[in-house]
Amino acid sequence: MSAGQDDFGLKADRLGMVYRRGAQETVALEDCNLAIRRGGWMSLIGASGCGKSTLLRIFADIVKPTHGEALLHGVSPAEARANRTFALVSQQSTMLPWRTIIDNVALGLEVARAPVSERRKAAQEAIDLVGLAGFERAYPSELSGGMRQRAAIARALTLRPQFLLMDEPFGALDEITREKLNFELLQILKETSATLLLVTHSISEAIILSDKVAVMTPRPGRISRIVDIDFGHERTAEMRDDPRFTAYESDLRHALHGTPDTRVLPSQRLSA
Ligand SMILES: Nc1ncnc2c1ncn2[C@@H]1O[C@H](COP(=O)(O)OP(=O)(O)OP(=O)(O)O)[C@@H](O)[C@H]1O
Repeated sequence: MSAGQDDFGLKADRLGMVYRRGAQETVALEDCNLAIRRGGWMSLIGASGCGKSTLLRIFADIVKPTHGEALLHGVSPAEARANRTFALVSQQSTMLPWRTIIDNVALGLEVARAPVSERRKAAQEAIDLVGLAGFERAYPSELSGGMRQRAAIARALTLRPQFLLMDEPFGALDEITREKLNFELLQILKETSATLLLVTHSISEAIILSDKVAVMTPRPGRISRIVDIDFGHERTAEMRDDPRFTAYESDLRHALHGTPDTRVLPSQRLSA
């Protein structure tokens, strides 16, 4: 492996995915290329059904691509799964209703057969990190939707993942809770140095949480555009008031709807 290759956190090389059921074929992905550096944050956006979740599920070793290669730190998703280097959080992340929050958060380590003392310690640390201290003994039904999603993130964090693979993790939440969790997640990413691959339907969420936003075309899903989000990793809610934010939003909206954007971005103007 060359030194340059080693810098990649996640890499998709000419990925393709054809689902087959009987005689029916669905070409979900075609020739998708992506690269995220270690510790980088990338979002995937695109119309419903364009293959975002498929791409994420390939990295999570839930489905195998029919073409090309996906790599996490230079190894296959299957190997990365065996090494527990990534954690997956989705919109439907479930909590077992008969278990307390701390026991739910510790579940990932329990499945991984970690010793009880390690599970408790890691679960408490993760609960503190996501701001759920005081709710350890509560049951999932006693928490709000946003708190349950924080618990799901805490459960993922107990595995100390190098990669967080997130599929619409805040999709079911109201706008205010969602934005609050976006900034909490940024804090967690900074503290853990994890690499992020996020699927979202929200353009503003993609900008807040990414260094790069990959725009996908409708089926077959291809990467049509990658927009660099030039805000660094010190982000606050005020970033929304930055003129660049509005320019990125407009740029991404045009990329999604296929119309060329002829405006000049503020960053381009500055560097001109
Ligand atoms: N297990 C499967 N078997 C057959 N076809 C599938 C399967 N999973 C997904 N597909 C098809 O692959 C295409 C891409 O689906 P995928 O869920 O990846 O899209 P998506 O961009 O995540 O959609 P959404 O934004 O609506 O969640 C769709 O046409 C879908 O019907």
